[in-house]
Amino acid sequence: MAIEFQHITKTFGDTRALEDVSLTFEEGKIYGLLGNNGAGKSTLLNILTGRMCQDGGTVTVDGAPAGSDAALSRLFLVGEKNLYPDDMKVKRALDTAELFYPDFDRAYAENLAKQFELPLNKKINSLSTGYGSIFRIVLGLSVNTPYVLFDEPVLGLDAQHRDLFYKLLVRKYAESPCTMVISTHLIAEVADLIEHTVIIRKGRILQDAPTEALTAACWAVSGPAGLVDGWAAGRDVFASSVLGGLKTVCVRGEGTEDLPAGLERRRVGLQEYFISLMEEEDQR
Ligand SMILES: Nc1ncnc2c1ncn2[C@@H]1O[C@H](COP(=O)(O)OP(=O)(O)OP(=O)(O)O)[C@@H](O)[C@H]1O
Repeated sequence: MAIEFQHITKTFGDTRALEDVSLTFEEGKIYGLLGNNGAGKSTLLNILTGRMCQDGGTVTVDGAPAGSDAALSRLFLVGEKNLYPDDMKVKRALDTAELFYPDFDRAYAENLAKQFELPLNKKINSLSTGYGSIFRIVLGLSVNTPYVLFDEPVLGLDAQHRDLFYKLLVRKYAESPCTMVISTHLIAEVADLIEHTVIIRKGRILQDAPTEALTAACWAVSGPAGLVDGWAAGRDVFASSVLGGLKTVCVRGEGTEDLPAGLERRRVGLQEYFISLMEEEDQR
């Protein structure tokens, strides 16, 4: 059981939004879908939910073609945009979700609304940007479909509400495991949540691996520039920066345990890894 993209291509005029994308979202994992602006993340999720058609390739949800009733009933997209009618109230949207999703947990949704102080009697189109996101998050956490996809879920949320969302997401996942895909630019905030990372760049998949494996052998080594340069010569350096007289290089591989005196090392976090990878690709 899985979501499977096979050789997906999508073009808008001269823009190749997706190019030969093959990818699997397996059951029971939290995925991070990471990429810069315009990388193709939303296009991928919109094709999966049948909101857009691909030019080539196939997408299936537990074997059912994307966009079919069988596929749609198994997933929920917490998108960037509100697709509900302008004058619909939050409460009415919960009624609608209850009709369409048999496992929708109304009591849990109302409990979440209370925790976020989301007013049930307000019209959806009158919610602030942050509360619009909260409304969609409440739905996403309550639908209980096997796959829930979050596209920029914390858009406009303050730090306290973002923290609450991450805690609720982890609790939800622990209580009733499903597959969650989080597409976000706030990489540092989700780094500890996501078990598997997919990095997309200019419509192509650049990395698709367990998060731990991506950064496990990556270290940042810092010290006086001359000393760092001497040590780094011949190693797999994928990023470097200089601040004052202090140079830092990010390296892949072993050999950082016994550094010469004057050099220090620290683990590279997922966000630093992502930025360095993008810079490395830019220079190609
Ligand atoms: N409806 C559309 N018409 C024309 N071009 C589009 C359309 N949708 C997406 N694109 C283009 O396809 C590319 C991928 O866009 P997409 O929205 O999938 O990126 P993204 O990774 O979600 O970006 P962001 O992080 O900025 O939301 C971009 O170049 C974008 O301009």
